[in-house]
Amino acid sequence: MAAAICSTSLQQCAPNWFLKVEPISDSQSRCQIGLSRWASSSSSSLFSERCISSQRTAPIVSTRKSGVRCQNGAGVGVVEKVLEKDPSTELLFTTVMKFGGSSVASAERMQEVANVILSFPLERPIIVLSAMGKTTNNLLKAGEAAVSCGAGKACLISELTSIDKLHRETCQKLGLDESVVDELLEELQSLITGIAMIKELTLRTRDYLVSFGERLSTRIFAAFLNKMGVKARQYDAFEIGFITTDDFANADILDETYEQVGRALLGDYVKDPAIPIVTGFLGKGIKTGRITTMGRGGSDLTATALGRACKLREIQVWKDVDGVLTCDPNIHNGAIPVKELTFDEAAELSYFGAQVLHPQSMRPAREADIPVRVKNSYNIKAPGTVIKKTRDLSEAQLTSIVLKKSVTMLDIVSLRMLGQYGFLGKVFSVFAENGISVDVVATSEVSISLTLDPAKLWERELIEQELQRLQDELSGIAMVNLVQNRSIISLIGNYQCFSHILEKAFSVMRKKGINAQMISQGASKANVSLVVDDTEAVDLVKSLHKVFFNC
Ligand SMILES: Nc1ncnc2c1ncn2[C@@H]1O[C@H](COP(=O)(O)OP(=O)(O)O)[C@@H](O)[C@H]1O
Ligand SMILES: N[C@@H](CC(=O)OP(=O)(O)O)C(=O)O
Repeated sequence: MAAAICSTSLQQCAPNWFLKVEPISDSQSRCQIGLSRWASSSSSSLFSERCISSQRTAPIVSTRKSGVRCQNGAGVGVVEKVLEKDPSTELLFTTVMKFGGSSVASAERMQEVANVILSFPLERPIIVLSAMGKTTNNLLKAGEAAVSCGAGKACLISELTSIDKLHRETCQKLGLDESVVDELLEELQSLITGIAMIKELTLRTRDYLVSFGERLSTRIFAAFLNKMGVKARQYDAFEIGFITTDDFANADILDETYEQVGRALLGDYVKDPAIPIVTGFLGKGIKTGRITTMGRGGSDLTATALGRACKLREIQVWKDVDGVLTCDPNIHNGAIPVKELTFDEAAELSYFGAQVLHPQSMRPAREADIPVRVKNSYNIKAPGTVIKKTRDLSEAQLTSIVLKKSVTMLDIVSLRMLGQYGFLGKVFSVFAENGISVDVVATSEVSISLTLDPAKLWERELIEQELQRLQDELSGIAMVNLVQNRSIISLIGNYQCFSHILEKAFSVMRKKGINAQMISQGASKANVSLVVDDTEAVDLVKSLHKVFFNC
């Protein structure tokens, strides 16, 4: 009987939809409807809403020509559409909400974040969390301390004690049993002792070490939501298909991630609906199978990747500021929120050092064309910043000013031993071999000026030996002049107005007697960068901000 029902409904449905019917007993069948729409003469929208969010399976009560009828708690309905074999993403989740370390720094903050989530009852979110407060920094410091302190003293490392205290106290304050974190905290203790014994901290071990931050925060938060009666399920990203390169500390998400993660989360939700609470920042190396991290601030990238994986309507990143601001508020307290940005502008801004977003985080959102909203978890009412494909540029000039300090600049002049192509190729191959990426470049036929981003691993400064090696390797083909303590000031905005923007900027610089040592426009054209001395930079940014934004 079940097979007969099944084939009838399959004929009625689009070929990529299926209705799975399992006999329970001779007289009863159960129909797995998953994401199906229900028709109900009285309250069809309410009925479909309930069915989608809470009821996956329903007994079939009858099959008629008009369709298969099933019953759930709200009554009897006709199955209009039934679920694709591979669970469809449609309507299961609506948004991803990522909360950074500052948003979940304490028990009080976690309560506040729960309130934020509950204040959007119409959303079906996926939640991404970073480690609580400064936990990532403390884990790194604890690891460094372990290398030199000796195994006997490992358990006394102050950062380890504060991590332990913070997570246990948070559990207590939220009314949770400490068993939520016991196992992980013990594992962390053993790891630190292990590092102290072998006196070595490789990048691979360091990624494993810092992973404890996100693994702890998500477990606490999921347990807290469950305690509040909001069903939530914790996920370690590296267990659900976040596949990355094996570049420990700076891994990149690989494309297979999207399908795997989408399938894992949606499949679970269809079986047993619960808000997913996912660790930000973490992945699994494709070859090594080990835990990787995606660079500091990598939880933003987790959020946008989830947005793409689950084809969501919107990606929200919740910070401790009212959105992306016209400049870093730590540099100039007159910074004001930017209403809208394009993906290009946001990518340039983050790449050139605005800490507010992870440099790679715009990629999945741009590829899937999903808007990203930057919001303030301390000020929910603030509209925040929307980042999307295009925006009205008719009124737009400068969007934001970004300062990157302590940059090293190289002037490389060809000895003319190679042709032009050979020269440029050789210079960049030396950088590639040394794992050093280049930020700003200006070239002529025989010379290159560039600033170096020391493939920044954990904010490590480019060390002297690396610079010396670079100079030695280039010395056969070029004269190299190395200048340190420079700053890059990036002007992000509407490229159609750049003549005007530069005119204004140079006028400010002329009045201050400051010379730009290098000027360069990025390929996306949303950015012009100027290189000046470190000593002049902060003051110049403040003056530029006053001229462009009147504050
Ligand atoms: N242009 C900018 N707009 C907003 N915030 C900025 C900007 N530049 C730097 N920041 C800094 O970025 C911080 C927010 O980013 P972050 O600390 O990464 O948040 P979270 O840890 O919550 O993800 C702000 O507190 C601010 O100090
Ligand atoms: N905890 C990681 C990842 C992260 O994204 O953090 P945050 O969202 O607080 O910037 C870090 O500190 O880098």
